[in-house]
Amino acid sequence: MIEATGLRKQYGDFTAVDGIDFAIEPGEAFGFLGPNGAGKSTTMRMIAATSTRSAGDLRVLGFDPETHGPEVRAQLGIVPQADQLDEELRVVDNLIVYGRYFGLPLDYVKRRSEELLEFAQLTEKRTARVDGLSGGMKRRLTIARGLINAPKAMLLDEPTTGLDPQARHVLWDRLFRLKEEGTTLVLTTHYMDEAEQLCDRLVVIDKGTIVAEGSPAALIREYSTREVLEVRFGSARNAQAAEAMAGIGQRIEVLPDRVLVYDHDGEAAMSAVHERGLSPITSLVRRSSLEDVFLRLTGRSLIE
Ligand SMILES: Nc1ncnc2c1ncn2[C@@H]1O[C@H](COP(=O)(O)OP(=O)(O)OP(=O)(O)O)[C@@H](O)[C@H]1O
Repeated sequence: MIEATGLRKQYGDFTAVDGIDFAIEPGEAFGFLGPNGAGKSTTMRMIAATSTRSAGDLRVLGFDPETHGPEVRAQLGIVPQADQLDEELRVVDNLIVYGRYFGLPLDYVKRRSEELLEFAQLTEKRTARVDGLSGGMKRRLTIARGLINAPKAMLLDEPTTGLDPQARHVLWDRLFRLKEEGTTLVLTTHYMDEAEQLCDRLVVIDKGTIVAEGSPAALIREYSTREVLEVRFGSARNAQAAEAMAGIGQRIEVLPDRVLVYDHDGEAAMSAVHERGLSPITSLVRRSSLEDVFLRLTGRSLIE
């Protein structure tokens, strides 16, 4: 559905996207996971035919977005990072006006708008002004708006950034529904839990390059251990305690606020720490996550 080879974007001397390859299949939920500034939005803009590429090849639904922008845009649903809704219009009118931009017939747009309000759980708000909606409602309306043209693929740039946990869960549920209905989802995120919840497959992107690719479970299997022990000794003592823990587990990472011990059995690692006479202030055993994968691959945390 979307295929890139050697895709690159330069802004003057600065390379924002440095020759990346990826292929997104129909019906798949595909993610770009990476920290701020990794080049995710730039990649999305090139797919959405709103930004040109500096080199490489890109095909979206069989078209080159650079030469066939209107054809590409007609078949994509776009959910940009900032909502860009018409704040002064009523909720339902945001959908109708947007549908009319696509040149869709008014009858169709009106019917579709009601369906989409239902889907976005905004029917009760249909005549409310947008500026009175919560952040989560605005996001759901932006998603509904992106669906007005019954797109083959939805591009979602950081769909839940800035939302509270409850609003994020409501949004994930709606996106999951879309995925179940067969819509291809392409999303960027710097939240590992979002990537784990929604993506069938993802690429980990850092400084404009792809550093790993696979399903969340496969990435965790390949780049991390089953469990992680997190211990805190206080910021002044973490590094020293980590040295005293050398040899425990398969790998140790020292972060400013905690030490991570990677092992298939976190409880066993915890016992080993205590056997060395160390007493952490707090300790916790958890399953490995994509955050651990990112740390392993880049030496940095996803959210800094
Ligand atoms: N128009 C532009 N001119 C110059 N540099 C840009 C421009 N747009 C983006 N960049 C730079 O390119 C890099 C990648 O930006 P991009 O927005 O794609 O990152 P991102 O991974 O989406 O992060 P974010 O979550 O912050 O949007 C950043 O260093 C950014 O400052």
